[in-house]
Formats: sequence, C-alpha cells, structure tokens
Amino acid sequence: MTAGGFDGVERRGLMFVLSSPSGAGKTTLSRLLIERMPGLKMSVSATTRPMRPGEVDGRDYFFVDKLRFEAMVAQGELLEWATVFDNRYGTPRAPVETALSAGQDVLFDIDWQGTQQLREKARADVVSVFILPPSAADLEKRLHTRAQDSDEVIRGRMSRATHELSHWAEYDYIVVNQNVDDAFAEVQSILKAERLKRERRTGLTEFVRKLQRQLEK
Ligand SMILES: Nc1nc2c(ncn2[C@@H]2O[C@H](COP(=O)(O)OP(=O)(O)O)[C@@H](O)[C@H]2O)c(=O)[nH]1
Ligand SMILES: Nc1ncnc2c1ncn2[C@@H]1O[C@H](COP(=O)(O)OP(=O)(O)O)[C@@H](O)[C@H]1O
Repeated sequence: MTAGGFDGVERRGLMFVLSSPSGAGKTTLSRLLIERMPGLKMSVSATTRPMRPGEVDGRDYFFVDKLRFEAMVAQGELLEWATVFDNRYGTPRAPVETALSAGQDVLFDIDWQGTQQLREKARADVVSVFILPPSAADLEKRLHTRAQDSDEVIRGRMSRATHELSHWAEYDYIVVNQNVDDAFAEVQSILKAERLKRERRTGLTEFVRKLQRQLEK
C-alpha cells in the first residue's frame, strides 16, 4: 500500500471514513471531497435498499437483491458489511485494495458498524470523521428538503439518529456541518494533515538520507 506523496515522499494510502446520522451531510461532503481532492477515490458500496430518484447504479451504490448480497458475503467479496434500516450495506473489497495499492486514498461513507470493522482490520490506515448536524431541527429539515424519502422513512431515520449519535466518541475527528463550505474546509484540512503524518510517510528515511548526502557534499 504505497502511495506516491504529492511532495515526492512515498507514503501508505489511507482509508478516510465519514459517518453521521442520516441527513447530516455525508453525501454532500463526500462529493465535494472527490471533486476537489486529487488522489482520493470513493468506495462504492453494495446495498439492498431501493434506488432513490437521481441515484445511479454503480456510481452511488451497486443496487443488488438480497440473494446477490448473501452471495457476496459468502464469497468473501465484502471488506465489511452491516444491516442499517432493515437493508444490507457492504464495501466491495477488490476496488479498495486496487485503489490503495495504486497509491490512492479511499473515501468511505459507511456507518459506525462498518467503521469498527475497518478499524479492526487496518487500524493504522483508518482515519475516521463523524459529522454532526447543528441541531435536531436542522437534521429533520434536511431530510425533508432532500425530498427523497417518505414521511415514514424520515421518521425511521430520525429515530435511528439517536443511536447513530451515541457512537460519536469512537471517531478520530468530529465536524459540525452548519455551513457546507466551512464543514468542507474542516474535513479537507483533516485529510491534508493526515496525509502528512510521519508514520504514513514510508519514504521519509530515504528522502532525508538523500538530503543529508546533498548537504555533505
Ligand atoms: N457499514 C456500512 N454502512 C454503509 C455502507 N454504505 C452506506 N452505509 C451507511 O448506511 C446508512 C444509510 O445510507 P443511505 O441509505 O444511503 O442513507 P443516507 O444516510 O441518507 O446516506 C448510512 O449511515 C451510510 O453511511 C457500507 O458499505 N457499509
Ligand atoms: N450545511 C448544510 N446546510 C444545509 N443543508 C445541507 C447542509 N449539508 C447538507 N445539506 C442538505 O441536507 C440534505 C441531506 O444531506 P446528505 O449529504 O444527503 O446527508 P447524508 O448523506 O448524511 O444522509 C441534502 O438535501 C443536502 O443538500
């Protein structure tokens, strides 16, 4: 898992995880990150939930039926998986491994159960961010303005928010998404700083040795 650093120092790729109660803004922030941060690739999950208007199969999710999902689990094709809102969600393993070994970082929009599983598998390579809404009223308003779920589904998502929220302390960073631009700038700073962590920069010894040789001349 060696990535070419932007400054010429080799480093390991990282797994950048965003989680939040539904409606807090993970999808919005993920899209901005993918658009604006070179070297970052989205992990597209498989799900058994129905497609929402505007979603595209293979871009937003791989929409599969229960049988196909079970087969993916049985064949070890998923890096992690969980049941959320009575639907199954899971991360296909192969694209993540390919991206990391090609020197890219991978972005995950997954829940706390998936984050725990990734952490168990690759603690040193996981950087996790929990996104909070500014208030419960804002969260509900956002779920309504997204206008993609029925009132009943929205009620379900609101009541699950309390449970999701209870996992905030398991995350490395907490960002309050009041204003999208500010929240994006914060998430972007986290990624930029994490890319510079010494332990991840496997090429540092060689880089510094080269500098020393140049200085000794
Ligand atoms: N563990 C796990 N959770 C996932 C995965 N994909 C999506 N999720 C989570 O499932 C939850 C529901 O996602 P979704 O139905 O798209 O609704 P959203 O919360 O409005 O984005 C969110 O908390 C996602 O982060 C996955 O591959 N694994
Ligand atoms: N800071 C914000 N202020 C106002 N609306 C927002 C903000 N961030 C996201 N939204 C809107 O809230 C809704 C839910 O956001 P989304 O990114 O789909 O959340 P999640 O992926 O966490 O469920 C969307 O309609 C989105 O445009």
